[in-house]
Amino acid sequence: MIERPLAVSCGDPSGIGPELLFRAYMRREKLGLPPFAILCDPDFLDARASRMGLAVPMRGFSEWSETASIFPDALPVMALKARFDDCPREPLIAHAAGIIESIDRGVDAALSGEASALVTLPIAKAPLYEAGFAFPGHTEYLGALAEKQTGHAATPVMMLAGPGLKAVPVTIHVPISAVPGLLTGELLEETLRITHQDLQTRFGIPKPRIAVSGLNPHAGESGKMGREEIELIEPVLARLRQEGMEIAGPLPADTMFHERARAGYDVAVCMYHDQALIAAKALAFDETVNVTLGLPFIRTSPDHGTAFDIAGKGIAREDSVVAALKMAADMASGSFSS
Ligand SMILES: NC(=O)C1=CN([C@@H]2O[C@H](COP(=O)(O)OP(=O)(O)OC[C@H]3O[C@@H](n4cnc5c(N)ncnc54)[C@H](O)[C@@H]3O)[C@@H](O)[C@H]2O)C=CC1
Ligand SMILES: NCC(=O)COP(=O)(O)O
Repeated sequence: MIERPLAVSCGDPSGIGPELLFRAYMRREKLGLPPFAILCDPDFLDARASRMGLAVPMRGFSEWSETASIFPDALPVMALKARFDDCPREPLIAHAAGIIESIDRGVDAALSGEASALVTLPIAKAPLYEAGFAFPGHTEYLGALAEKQTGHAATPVMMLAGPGLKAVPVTIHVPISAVPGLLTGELLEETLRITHQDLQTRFGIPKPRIAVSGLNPHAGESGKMGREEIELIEPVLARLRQEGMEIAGPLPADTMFHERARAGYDVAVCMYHDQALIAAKALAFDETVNVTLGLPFIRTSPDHGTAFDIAGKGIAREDSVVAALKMAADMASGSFSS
């Protein structure tokens, strides 16, 4: 049980995020959900709920301590300065400032301890870039905010966590052509150390078993299909094994995700975004959660995006949002460490 609520940033208001939170709220008792509150434009939320015929009680608050008494009867809403138009399926560049304000204020609440954790609803990257947002996604932005606000360096590590697989990409939102250049021994080592530490401290796995993929087909086939495995990955793994970490690899990425292979490790660390995320989403699209490791606060998110094609139609599934709320609460309460 968490003592303070989860802060939920609103994501792109033209996407499916808000309606999924409405549905989660309406099923809160049946699902045993922890208390949560959204940072958004209250008029927009009213408009979206009534457009969709959802009778969601909502009540404004200004102090996080008020949410405990509100949540049983109404979805607590902290009003943003920004205003949103209710236009499902039509992302607007004009919404960018409010989307970012919501994330910023959610981070403030999580860092100050007023909220137990931050759960982010999906953002669409392209409209934010057009508005001048300089970060590839939440993950990188949250790392920069953490660094700015605490004065300590933070390397955010993306992990997709589902019922049968935890998977970490070492390089994240970068063009595939840039991956080999960005993949350095330092980045790999830091990612492995953060993953190892956060699986221990946030997920209660005392001795994490880590499987590391190669970069090339067949993990390089002894150097005949690429040399990154020999020259870059193996030396890092050897060093960390000497420190006592349990690490297998570099493994061929195509054979490390089948069921028997997955039974042999707690987390797969992969070299680039699609190696990790295709496996995670193919196995459990509805249940998987995107969690950021390496931050001084807890952040989870559904694994899916804004799904503009179906926003406002009442057909989007709330499972991954529900899983993100539950995982954030479990991490905050230490439930994983039993
Ligand atoms: N955590 C975040 O903020 C994330 C944001 N994105 C962003 O979302 C935008 C759209 O990305 P896409 O690649 O189209 O991925 P998407 O996940 O938004 O949609 C992919 C497909 O899955 C379906 N889908 C997604 N979520 C669903 C749900 N809850 N229930 C039923 N069907 C669902 C969509 O209708 C679509 O057909 C992009 O701008 C991307 O950057 C993508 C992933 C995560
Ligand atoms: N593909 C995952 C994704 O786009 C989510 O990224 P982030 O916004 O959580 O950094």
